[in-house]
Amino acid sequence: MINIAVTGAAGRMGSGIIKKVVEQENMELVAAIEIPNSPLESKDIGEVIGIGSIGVPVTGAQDLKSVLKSSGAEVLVDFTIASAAFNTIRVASNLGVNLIVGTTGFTDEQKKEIHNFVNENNVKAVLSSNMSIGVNVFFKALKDITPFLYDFDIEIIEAHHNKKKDSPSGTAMTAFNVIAKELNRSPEEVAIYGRQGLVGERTNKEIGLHAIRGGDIVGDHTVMFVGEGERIEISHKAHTREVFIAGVMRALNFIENAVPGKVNDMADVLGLN
Ligand SMILES: NC(=O)C1=CN([C@@H]2O[C@H](COP(=O)(O)OP(=O)(O)OC[C@H]3O[C@@H](n4cnc5c(N)ncnc54)[C@H](OP(=O)(O)O)[C@@H]3O)[C@@H](O)[C@H]2O)C=CC1
Ligand SMILES: O=C(O)C1=N[C@H](C(=O)O)C[C@H](O)C1
Repeated sequence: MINIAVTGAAGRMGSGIIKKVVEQENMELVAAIEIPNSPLESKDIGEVIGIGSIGVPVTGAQDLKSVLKSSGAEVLVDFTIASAAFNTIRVASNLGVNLIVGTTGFTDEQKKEIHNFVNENNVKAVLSSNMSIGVNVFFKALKDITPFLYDFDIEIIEAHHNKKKDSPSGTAMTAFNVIAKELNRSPEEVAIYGRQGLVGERTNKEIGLHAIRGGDIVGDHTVMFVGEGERIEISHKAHTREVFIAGVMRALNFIENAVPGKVNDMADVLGLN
């Protein structure tokens, strides 16, 4: 049995993950954590997310440390917001709780620190900007084709729902980093976040990132490789959050046998590396 705590329990991803966890024979939800001093505190999380009482009350994140300890949580699943998740990850890893993190928007500095927390505390971890199988194959396809297209102009376009807070998406940033690495280009030097005004001609080395927000788009990502007289477009479109939730379930089943102290990504979980 895997004892699971979920932060962001009432959110779009957190609630979907809880609905799936409670259906699994080898998993038990032991804690449902929301923002500090949440108005949902003490309510049954099952009632909050519309599946009826499941006997797990919502806890406010001000009690994160004590609830992780008292609930016997072995794995924490975090889909919240980077500013909050960073502290959550620090607290959980210090307590020896394993981690599955899908939250996006971490700075490079925060990502380095997260690797240190995992390493120093020897916990097991999966961190990925996108848990879907399709997107992780999309990353692999980008890695494979980019070296052949080194002199094409490369632009990354993502589209998401109007409630998304971070931009560009974590998936767009991962795609960008995969491409920049394959081309030996320094990410800080080549990233162009949108264009406005008299920006001049496009340089050959730059990589554009563009974010669209609207309605209920679950998550679309396209990379355009544009040459003279032709172009290649590689796209992934998520139709439902179930694809991310299915990836989280794969990660939960993977984590028990993961190498302690290492931050795995979904390519490790899916055997794509
Ligand atoms: N890796 C992947 O495959 C995917 C990643 N994501 C990422 O996951 C994150 C969440 O997305 P989504 O579920 O749509 O967002 P939501 O806003 O629906 O959910 C986030 C939840 O976290 C709560 N929260 C905020 N701070 C804390 C805290 N300190 N402790 C506990 N809970 C907290 C929020 O409360 P409140 O609303 O009151 O602030 C909210 O209920 C984003 O970063 C998104 O980019 C999303 C989909 C897939
Ligand atoms: O906020 C979302 O919704 C999503 N966030 C992730 C990201 O930032 O890449 C993954 C997915 O695209 C949905």
